[in-house]
Amino acid sequence: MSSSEVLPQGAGYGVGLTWLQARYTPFSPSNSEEFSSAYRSVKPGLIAAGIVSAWTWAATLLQSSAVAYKYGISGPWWYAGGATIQVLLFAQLAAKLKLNAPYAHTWLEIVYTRWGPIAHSVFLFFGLATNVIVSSMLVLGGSATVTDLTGMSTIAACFLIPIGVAIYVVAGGMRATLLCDYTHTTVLFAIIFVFTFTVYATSPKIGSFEKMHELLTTVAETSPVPGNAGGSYLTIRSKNGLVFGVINIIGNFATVQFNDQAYWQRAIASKPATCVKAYLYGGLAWFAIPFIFSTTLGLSAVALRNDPAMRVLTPDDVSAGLPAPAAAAALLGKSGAAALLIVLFLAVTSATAAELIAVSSVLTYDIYKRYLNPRATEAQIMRVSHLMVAAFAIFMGLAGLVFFFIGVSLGWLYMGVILGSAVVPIALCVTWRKANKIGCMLGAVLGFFLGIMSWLVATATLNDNVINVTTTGGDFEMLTGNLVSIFVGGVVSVISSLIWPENFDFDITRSMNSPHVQQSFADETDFKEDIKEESLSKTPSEKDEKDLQQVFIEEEKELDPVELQKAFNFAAWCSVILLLIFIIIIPLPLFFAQTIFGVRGFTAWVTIGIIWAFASALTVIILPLFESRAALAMVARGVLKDIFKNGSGKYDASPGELSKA
Ligand SMILES: NC(N)=O
Repeated sequence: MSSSEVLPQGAGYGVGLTWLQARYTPFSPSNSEEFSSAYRSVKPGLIAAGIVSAWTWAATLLQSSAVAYKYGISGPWWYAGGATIQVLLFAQLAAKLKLNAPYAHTWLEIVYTRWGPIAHSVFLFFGLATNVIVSSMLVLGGSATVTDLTGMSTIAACFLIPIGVAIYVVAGGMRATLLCDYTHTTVLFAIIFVFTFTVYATSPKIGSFEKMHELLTTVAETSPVPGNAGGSYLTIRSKNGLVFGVINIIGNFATVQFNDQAYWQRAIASKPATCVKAYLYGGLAWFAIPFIFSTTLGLSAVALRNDPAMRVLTPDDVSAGLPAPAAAAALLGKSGAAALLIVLFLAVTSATAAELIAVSSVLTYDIYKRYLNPRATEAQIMRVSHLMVAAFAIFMGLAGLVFFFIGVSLGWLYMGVILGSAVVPIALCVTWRKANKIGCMLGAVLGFFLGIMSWLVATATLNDNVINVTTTGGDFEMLTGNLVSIFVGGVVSVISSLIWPENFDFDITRSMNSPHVQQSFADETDFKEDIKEESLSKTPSEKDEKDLQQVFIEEEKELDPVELQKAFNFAAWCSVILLLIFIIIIPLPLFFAQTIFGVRGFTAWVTIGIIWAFASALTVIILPLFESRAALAMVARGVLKDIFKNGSGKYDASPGELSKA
């Protein structure tokens, strides 16, 4: 984006896609269920693209390359593997969500319905704190990159990114967000492939696996990597790489996923029958992004260290994530820098959209509707949802700005210390009938305070009692706080639930927000008046109703508890097996064997990464197109009809079309 552009391009095509969708398909974002949960009808390819997009941050590209630069080939593995397992494990939560609370709008609604207002308030704190921290990190990373590469003022970038994104989120809601995720992910993969093929096939500076191997070996001879086997960049035997791996795994568990409505929202928007598949596809596809990106640009930054076009990187530059931009510019000049700016920008805008709609849902359903206006009408909910997207966009800009002026780094904002204690209690609330309310609340609160205490004690102990932004951001200091926080939260909640088990049957969470229950309730109360008013103000109400009926029938079919329990079992097995593969079976034997890759080993390692990236691209680019062929045909038919007879293409389908789309 040039500094002269006023809003990100996403705002433009996001609004365009929304218009197409509203005109030519049954999905109009003027309904709150469509706005926040896309009628829970999205197929697995598009959900996987949405997961990939929401989980790809500026840090995913910049920090993964920084650890490749510091530790060699182990850095990309630990970065990618250490943050993939959470997505895979989330498949279990997604299955339980569909089983135990299929009509939830937010995970916090489940907490309220199961445990009441005090527990709801406690976990609301953790949920919103997660959104604020992730959003600040996104704005901070995104604006720093835009400033670095275009010269645009950081203050302007801090506000323009979230506000531009807010426009398409308000216009199109959850489905538009997923469609923009899809387009962003497509371009992201295309640019990653350009870098990969430049480095390993065409660049006169590197251009082959052999040359990369040779350059990395030469650099290691003069500046060996401390703690790596033979000082080499070409080994998984890296002590600091392993320490980073542990920090990354704990940090990613603790920081997001389980606490972040953005990931629950993708499960909510998913078709029940395919939600587990979507998370497994999404996790496996995401792995390829940081892995191949940093194995390409992070290692290139090392290999080109003696290249005159390569900027000299200070330790501060490395922790700011600059190895990737420096390598891109050294390899491809201005166009490399521009391509890198584009991928970062796309990553940040998609993840920002995910956070905006997530926070809007939490504020609308868990604060406004829950406490301020329990009898809110459809129109009021829509208004508040829109308003909350806009308000949070401005808040995000302000938060990014505050952290920018305080001078905290992306790494510091990986605040597992504050958020980690809620991870296990949240998972237990949604999945385990025995989970004890007081124990889970106590675990979260106690873990929070003990986590912060141990973080500060570790900082003081390791830094001669100096506690400031720099010392608190140290790896071991953070790791101590993260471990204590997640461990205390987990142990207190599990042990108390085993000693004082609840016997919760999930009946009330299962019927929560159910369209059937709401309908009968409405018949008995003066909600009827609200509904009547709304339907009078809406136009094609009969067709809408038929469409909705069709969706409900389809949905009921997919909510068969036996099938959903089977999906959960499948998710549990797959995620645990994949977790073992990612963090034990592949890396640990290579670590203990102290293997240093020769040319053939390195070639095989990177080639497998490239094949993986292709498979990922097929999953999140081609699969959604294939799955949506009926909807795409519907849009194409509508457009053609409109061309030949203006106004004749507008969607007006018989019931049944909706489920096909
Ligand atoms: N999404 C992450 N952890 O890069």
